[in-house]
Amino acid sequence: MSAIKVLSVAPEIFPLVKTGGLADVAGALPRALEAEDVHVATLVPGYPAVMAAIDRAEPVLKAPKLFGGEARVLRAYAGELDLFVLDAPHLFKRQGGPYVGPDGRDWPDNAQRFAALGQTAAQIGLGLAGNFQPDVVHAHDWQAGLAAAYLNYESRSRPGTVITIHNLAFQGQFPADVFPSLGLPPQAFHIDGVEYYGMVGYLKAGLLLSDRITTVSPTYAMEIRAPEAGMGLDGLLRARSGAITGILNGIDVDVWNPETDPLIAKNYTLETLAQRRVNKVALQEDFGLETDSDALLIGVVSRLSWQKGLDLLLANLDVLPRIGAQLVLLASGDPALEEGFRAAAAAQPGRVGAVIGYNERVAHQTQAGADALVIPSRFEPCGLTQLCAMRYGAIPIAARAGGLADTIIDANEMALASGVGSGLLFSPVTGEMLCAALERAARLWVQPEAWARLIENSMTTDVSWRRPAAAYAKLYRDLIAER
Ligand SMILES: Nc1ncnc2c1ncn2[C@@H]1O[C@H](COP(=O)(O)OP(=O)(O)O[C@H]2O[C@H](CO)[C@@H](O)[C@H](O)[C@H]2O)[C@@H](O)[C@H]1O
Repeated sequence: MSAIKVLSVAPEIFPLVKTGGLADVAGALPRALEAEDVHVATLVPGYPAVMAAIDRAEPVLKAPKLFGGEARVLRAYAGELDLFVLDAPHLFKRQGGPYVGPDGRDWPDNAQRFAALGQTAAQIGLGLAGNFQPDVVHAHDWQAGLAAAYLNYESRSRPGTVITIHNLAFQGQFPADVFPSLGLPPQAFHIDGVEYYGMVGYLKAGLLLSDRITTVSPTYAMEIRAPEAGMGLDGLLRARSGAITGILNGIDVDVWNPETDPLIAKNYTLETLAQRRVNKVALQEDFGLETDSDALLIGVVSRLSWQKGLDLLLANLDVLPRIGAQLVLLASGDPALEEGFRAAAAAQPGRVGAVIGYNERVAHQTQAGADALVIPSRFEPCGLTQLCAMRYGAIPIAARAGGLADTIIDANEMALASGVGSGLLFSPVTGEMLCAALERAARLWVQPEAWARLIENSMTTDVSWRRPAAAYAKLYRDLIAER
């Protein structure tokens, strides 16, 4: 088998820029693919954080007029990351988030910013940037969706194209008057092209025009073909069923390793599990909770959005005293939920603690110190926090949705009897069922042998990128062989 080259196209990448799980995937998958003889270079926008982190940067392509300004593409490195950086100051050199400004609203020129990303990806795909000729261009989410469109309307021979859906809820739809500026041929504004209900749909274009579609779990790959989870794109996805594969995410097991993690109070392994207690106490102290070792300490590490279902938890916090549990929540997002959890911490001091914000250290400490991690998502393409939790011995209590259902074995009576449970799943996703799951967890918590078994099963589950990387490598090879 010969080595293959892939251009990954990502709007964020860990550890340089991250708003969510896509960044983790874009950051970790390339290294895992090296073991499969697949070399990945990743095209990312030249946000200030990216420009500050790169070294050995060499210009490989110039674009004097890229959506209203001068741009260039740099081949650069940041630690282990092999990058193409789209250095377009008029589009990306600004304070604020990758997609939203400091006022929390979408950047008004997102259509141009991410068309520039897609167009640049296509040029690199055609071999126009130095000596890197990818066999496959692999786009992530709507922000990279137009890459496949630019390549599709190209007369030169092109590489294979793959798009991965991390979250179908974000689709990148823009008014039709954006279309003339995109530089696509007129026939592209068509239902068989980038047009979507009279608008330009970046994700729609990617889903329709890529050779292959992947999403981040087999269950989500099924769910999105039905109206309930299809977000309006289920018809298109049904039509493209044969092109869809679900490949579970992994996590970077070097970054997430309780044995060596420098961000936690005390390192431990399954063999030295008693040491984990030190992390529980540290976490309780961090969040101003009573340092009660008998309490079931439940953690949350999440964005606060409707998807994540944490409003259901907020509405049912009276379950905690009933089951002798405490809660630590590290989260940010929806202002009303932020305020709600702040108020809950004030109302139940010593039992509920909330850190509103984004904090790597506290995320690691929560995984290391909490006894359980609750994830009541209404939908979840894969989910990464349950994988981290399992690696750290925090038992996931999660909605039976998407990748949560694929990665957690529910500790029901039969599973307990055969010793295979690794967490708790509940459905439907309602406050009542969430409470029932928390009560079930509390009943297991007071059975030390059963709980220890759950921890052992969780911590020995393979949550690494090894198997997912092999699946991506096979997908790339199959695609190349077919073309
Ligand atoms: N307040 C906070 N402080 C510190 N860290 C925080 C944090 N809030 C979240 N995180 C971290 O951000 C990441 C979130 O990843 P998820 O997979 O859970 O969700 P997300 O919905 O962003 O990703 C989407 O893409 C990913 C990747 O494919 C899918 O797994 C997922 O289902 C899909 O919704 C995790 O690494 C988590 O630890």
